[in-house]
Amino acid sequence: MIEMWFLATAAGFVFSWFMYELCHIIYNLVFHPLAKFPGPWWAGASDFAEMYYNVIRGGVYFKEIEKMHERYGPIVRINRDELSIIDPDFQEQRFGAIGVRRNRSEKTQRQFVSPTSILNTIDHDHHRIRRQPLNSFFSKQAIMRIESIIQSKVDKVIEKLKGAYAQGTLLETQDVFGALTTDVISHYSYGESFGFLDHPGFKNDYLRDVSGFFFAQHIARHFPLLISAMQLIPERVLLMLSKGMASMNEIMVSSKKFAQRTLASVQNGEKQAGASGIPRSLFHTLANAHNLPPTERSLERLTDEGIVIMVAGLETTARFLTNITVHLLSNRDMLEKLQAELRSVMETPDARVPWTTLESLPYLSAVVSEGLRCENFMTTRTPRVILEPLKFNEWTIPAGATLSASPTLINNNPAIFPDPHIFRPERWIEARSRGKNLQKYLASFARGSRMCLGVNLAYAELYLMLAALYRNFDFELVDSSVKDVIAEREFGLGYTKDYRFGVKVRVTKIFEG
Ligand code: HEM
Repeated sequence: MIEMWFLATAAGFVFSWFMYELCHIIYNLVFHPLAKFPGPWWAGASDFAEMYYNVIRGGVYFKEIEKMHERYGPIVRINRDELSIIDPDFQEQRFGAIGVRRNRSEKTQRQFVSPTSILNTIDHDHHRIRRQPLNSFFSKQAIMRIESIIQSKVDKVIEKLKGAYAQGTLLETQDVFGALTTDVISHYSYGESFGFLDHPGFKNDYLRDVSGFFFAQHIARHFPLLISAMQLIPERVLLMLSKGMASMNEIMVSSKKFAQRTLASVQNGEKQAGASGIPRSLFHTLANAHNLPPTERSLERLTDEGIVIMVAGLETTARFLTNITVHLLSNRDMLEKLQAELRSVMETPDARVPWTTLESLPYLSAVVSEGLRCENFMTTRTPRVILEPLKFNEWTIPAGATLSASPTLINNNPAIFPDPHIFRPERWIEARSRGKNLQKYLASFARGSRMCLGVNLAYAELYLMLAALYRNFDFELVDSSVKDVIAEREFGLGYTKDYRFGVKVRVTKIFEG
């Protein structure tokens, strides 16, 4: 009798769930405000297709989106409430000009571990309040003032590469550049370098392991309880489960430690800025932003911001250094052109040239722009929720819709960048001589009020590292090619089919003069 009752109740539950989902699907296909937009029916019916391609098939929905654009044009409905729009001339409107409000999508928010960070602040006005003190900490002036810190880390890389040459060591570029970016971001943001460059070889646990965390995040988008569950698991068990999760936990723990230490230093009336007047760290900047309400200077806020800055600052810049490296080493004529230009301003290999001078070098700056453009791994969709209706061609997009576009699809638009998959720095020089500004189409850092916070830091690292690298050494690619930086899978950033990213190189020559 009890069994019958149990079976009937279970069947009732299943039936109700089925009817509920069916009603949802019908609503999404017929009555939803985005129902009339182009795209395959299965993409707009529910979020199942995205979950299937990303979680079950392993991060391949971005490829389906690309196919949808090939079939349906520049605007496509890619899930229940999101339109992908890859028209390069529409990006300014999508991100919103100054004064235009854009929220972050709630779905994207739930894949991250730091809900109170700027990256995860949904409301536009709240985001502005939180971001304002950080803008000056990462402004171009601020980064120019810490150029000597970045240069000192670059010098360490150069010293270590000399050692690698002497020993014939095979190097993974992501290890080399990841150690650099970790030490730079920890030194500046945490006030203390994590010292990855001081280890023998190139220690780079964070970058390797955090990739593991990105995989989990993608799953968390569809199953958000995973993140909450992770925070309850003891660190030792986590370590056994996944190195990626444990490393992420390590970043979370150290951010909290630095945040606690800073808040205590404020209470004790300790000095909050260094000799140059720059706050001692990101945590000091936030803890002393007295124009913000106390809730915005809480331990949770400081910790969350510390986590996001660390994770956001590590891998992206390292990847672009790798990307530029593999393209230059595959195009020796371009490499030689760059080396000749560097010799013209750096008399000796150990000469120090300011970032602003390096930026004014035509070929180096073209190499940097082309390296940022000719990529296949910035697959993240940078979604923004519009708060007012928006016109795109013949379409009126309703308020509340999420508009997204993967930077890769914009960066590789053949109408703006002919033969987009070919690395050709000259295109930037030619466009400039024709008075055409291609920079406005470069999508790698996004735009608007939620544009990359670390853009100046990233540029400083790129210029200083590339100049020192190619003024000092020649390299060869070992068992590697451009295909090792081409995404076949997407987990926030792109990965190859076997879940990797990066190339192997060996130093073949040290330039003496
Ligand atoms: C070449 C290197 C980099 C690239 C291409 C890059 C790209 C991006 C992009 C596309 C976004 C927008 C994400 C979205 O809207 O979903 C973003 C946001 C962000 N980036 Fe970067 N990034 C780079 C380096 C850095 C560095 C070095 C930092 C360190 C401070 C950093 C910190 C951030 C933060 C905190 C955000 C969130 C901003 C906000 O929501 O207001 N990034 N980045």
